[in-house]
Amino acid sequence: TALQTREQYLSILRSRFKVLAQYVVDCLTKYGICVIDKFLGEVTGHEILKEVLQLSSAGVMRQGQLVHGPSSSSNKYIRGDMITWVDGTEPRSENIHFLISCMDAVMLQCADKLEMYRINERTKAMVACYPGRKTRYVRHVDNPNGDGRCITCIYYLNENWDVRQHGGLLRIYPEGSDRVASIEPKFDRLLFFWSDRRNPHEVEQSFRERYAITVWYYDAEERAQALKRFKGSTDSSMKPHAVPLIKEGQDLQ
Ligand SMILES: O=C(O)CCC(=O)Nc1cc2ccccc2cn1
Ligand SMILES: [Mn+2]
Repeated sequence: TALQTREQYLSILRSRFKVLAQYVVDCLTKYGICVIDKFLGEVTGHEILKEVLQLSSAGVMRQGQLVHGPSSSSNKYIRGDMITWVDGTEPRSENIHFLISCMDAVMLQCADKLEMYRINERTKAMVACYPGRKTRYVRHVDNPNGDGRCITCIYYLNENWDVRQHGGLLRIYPEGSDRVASIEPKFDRLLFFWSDRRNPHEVEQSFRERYAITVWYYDAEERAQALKRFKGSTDSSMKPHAVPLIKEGQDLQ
């Protein structure tokens, strides 16, 4: 029956995530960066893209908040992405929820192998679109001041992306190395990298709409320390939601 097929599909996915997790741990430990291609396959990838395009056409994507300079006049160009935060329980976002549960499934398998971290929570998912027109994201570090986020996880949704025509290359400059990682925002590609100062990165100008879904995983200890430091502060950027990872069987059914 269809249910048995789905069961088989999910059990194959689970055993694959176990193998993937070891690869993610090895790559992160060695390079601080890990790329997985064909993460969920064409069909699921397209279902997720459809839901993202619906979000985009529903007009819920907002200009990513600009980091103002000392005065709004010096509001130098920082980023051109349009974003919206989802937790996957919104209507017509079952496939985005499935993606997040698969990211969590891989992370849960990695969590006990990345001994320097205890990963028990993450942010909601940020759906981002670079609308083309030369929009980009200047060089930055995701978590420069120990806010708790230890791993950045990005899923790209761009079919037939050609960097020469469309730009939008992600460049990561691993700290202490003269090598630069150039990552194309390819369809059904999953990327992990340390969120802290080890991985300054930038998105080069995009000439075509460029979609991605990002989740940041928290290290429990660093997060607890950060919350103590920022206790009671009004700094909303410090209060990005922290939600528990989707445990296996909770969604991968
Ligand atoms: O799309 C990519 O290849 C990466 C883009 C990227 O770095 N996005 C990003 C987006 C962010 C949004 C809010 C706060 C920090 C943020 C840091 N980075
Ligand atoms: Mn970033």
